[in-house]
Amino acid sequence: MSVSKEVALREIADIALSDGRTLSEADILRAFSVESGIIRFVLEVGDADAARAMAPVEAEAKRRLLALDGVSDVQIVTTAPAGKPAQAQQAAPSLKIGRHPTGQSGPQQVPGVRNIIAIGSGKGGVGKSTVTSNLAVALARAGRRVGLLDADIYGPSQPRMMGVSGRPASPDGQRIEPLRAHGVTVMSIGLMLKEGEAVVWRGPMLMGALQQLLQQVNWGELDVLLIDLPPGTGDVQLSLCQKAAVTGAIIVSTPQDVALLDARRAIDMFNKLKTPVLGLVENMSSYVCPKCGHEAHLFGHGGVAEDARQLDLPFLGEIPLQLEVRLAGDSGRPVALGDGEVSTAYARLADRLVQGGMA
Ligand SMILES: Nc1ncnc2c1ncn2[C@@H]1O[C@H](COP(=O)(O)OP(=O)(O)OP(=O)(O)O)[C@@H](O)[C@H]1O
Repeated sequence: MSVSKEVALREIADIALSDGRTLSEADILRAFSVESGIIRFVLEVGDADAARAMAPVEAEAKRRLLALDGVSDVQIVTTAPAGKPAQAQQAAPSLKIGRHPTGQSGPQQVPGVRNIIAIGSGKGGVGKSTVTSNLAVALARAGRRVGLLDADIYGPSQPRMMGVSGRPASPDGQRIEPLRAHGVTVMSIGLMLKEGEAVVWRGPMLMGALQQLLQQVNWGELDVLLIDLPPGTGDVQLSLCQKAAVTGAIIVSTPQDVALLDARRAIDMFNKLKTPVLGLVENMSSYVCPKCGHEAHLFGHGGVAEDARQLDLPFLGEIPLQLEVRLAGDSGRPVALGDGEVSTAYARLADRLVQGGMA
């Protein structure tokens, strides 16, 4: 049986470094993964000398981990900041965004931002980005000062959904000016990449990019910053919850069994990261035929509410499946800007967050 990530992490947490701190205290462990008995991770240190001094730590970590049942190999890469090609695992892309993270002791506030809400999903394509853009617009319509950060590194869709384009300005080469659309302050990793460019960064680079998007963007005074996460339970989620003072997470799912199963994994991950799950949203809940008015439940109905009940989490609401939702998203004008049934559903969702003091 393969060893779990938690057990493996616990095993090496107290290894002593040359400066007297333990491995867990030093916060240099990145991109830890366990797959088919192979453990891989990155140790990120300040410079080449520090990297050399890690040799005994690497050896001790290997020794302890290989002694665990089910571990067949341990692969450790020690990196120092970019600019030292012999040690760097990946060269920093030629972007203002995308660098190794700077040292930080624990979760940090984003100056001027009162609440940070991460929007996640277990499965891709369940409408997480659509829900995020519409919720942002609904909150702005309710008079809140709202920011939207598209951290969906593998498929940033907020520029299209919010109708923004063009590279954000950085007059001083340090701070980045976000864009504005529909009353929302918007920033997307997609706006910093060249068209068609794929992101191939792993743990430390992702963490660095996320840190920059949170700390180097001039967000201004915000009641709430919504963060559109990639689907699943990967490095971005982990980095975000470790590095930013996240108020809580909202999980989007369709009522389908497979999506719910994955949603439960996402909830479990946030629980492990000690990020409160603020509630669940059921998207693509019901479909009303615009011609005959017949209501159908293409992906089932009520599954998310039932899951929320079983997990003792708030059920925040359901959003119907409607063609106009997709058309509005594709046109850069979220449906919540209008007055229909879906817009009302988003206004209710926004109201719950405002009443709950979360936005
Ligand atoms: N309630 C809805 N009614 C109709 N279409 C919807 C609805 N919600 C989302 N969609 C459409 O479904 C598609 C997937 O939505 P979206 O990109 O928001 O999903 P996602 O979960 O963010 O996906 P991923 O992160 O995997 O890229 C989009 O074309 C979107 O317009």
